[in-house]
Amino acid sequence: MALIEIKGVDFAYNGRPVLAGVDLSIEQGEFLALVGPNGGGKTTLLKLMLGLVAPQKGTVRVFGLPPVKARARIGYLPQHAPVDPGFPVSALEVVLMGLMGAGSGLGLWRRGQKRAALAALDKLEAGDLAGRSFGRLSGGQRQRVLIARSLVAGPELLLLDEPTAAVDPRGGVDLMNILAGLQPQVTVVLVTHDLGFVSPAVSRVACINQSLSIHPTQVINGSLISELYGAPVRLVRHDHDLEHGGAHE
Ligand SMILES: Nc1ncnc2c1ncn2[C@@H]1O[C@H](COP(=O)(O)OP(=O)(O)OP(=O)(O)O)[C@@H](O)[C@H]1O
Repeated sequence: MALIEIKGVDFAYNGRPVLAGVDLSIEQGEFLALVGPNGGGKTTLLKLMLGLVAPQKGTVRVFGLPPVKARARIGYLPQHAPVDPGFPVSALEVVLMGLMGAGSGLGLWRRGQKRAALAALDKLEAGDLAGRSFGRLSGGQRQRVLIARSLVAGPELLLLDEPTAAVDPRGGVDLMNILAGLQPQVTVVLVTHDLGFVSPAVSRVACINQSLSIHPTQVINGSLISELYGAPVRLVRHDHDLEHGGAHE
């Protein structure tokens, strides 16, 4: 059974179509990148996987369940993470927020919870940030802390909306490699605009512009990836048979 099974999904906001006829099957242990133009429906697809919105047509199953029932097993990094950098908390406390509801409140964390939060930061190679003030971290460092927060409760599935948005190119590549190291225990689906970061670490790429098409990573590797590096994702055309290597901008 696939970990995520999306079949024949149509979704519209107030009658305005966003996704049409989307089929997508994601296996346990995959690292899948969702790319596509602004407004193409990437965030909406993540929200369908979380059960934050429901399709008008078709079905979404996560771990064989309706998404709402699977939510406790999913870690999610929204596009605009709801942590105010002006709020005086340490990086460790931000990670601990990912355990809210699992025990005590801020300041009363059990030792095991702190250990889990430190381990999550370590996974992101950000253990040295634990005691630092979240508001004084760089965009890339904050992003690592927020990803650690989405990992701390031990999810089997991690959904990340533009995790490389505030990160410089070197940091982006490092982050992608760290995320690739989470498999096979954690299946990762991430939205990105940066095709340059869609490294060989990614197992498949799904392009979304209302409808969805899937490409094996090798199609955008090598010469094509350098051709696309830094170019807007909308330059990827689908009027060729990409499965057979016909992708050109
Ligand atoms: N809550 C909402 N109500 C109405 N329309 C919405 C809502 N959220 C998104 N939309 C619209 O749905 C379309 C798809 O949005 P979505 O955020 O899924 O795209 P995206 O591919 O993630 O875009 P981006 O790359 O800009 O983040 C857009 O046209 C957007 O304006």
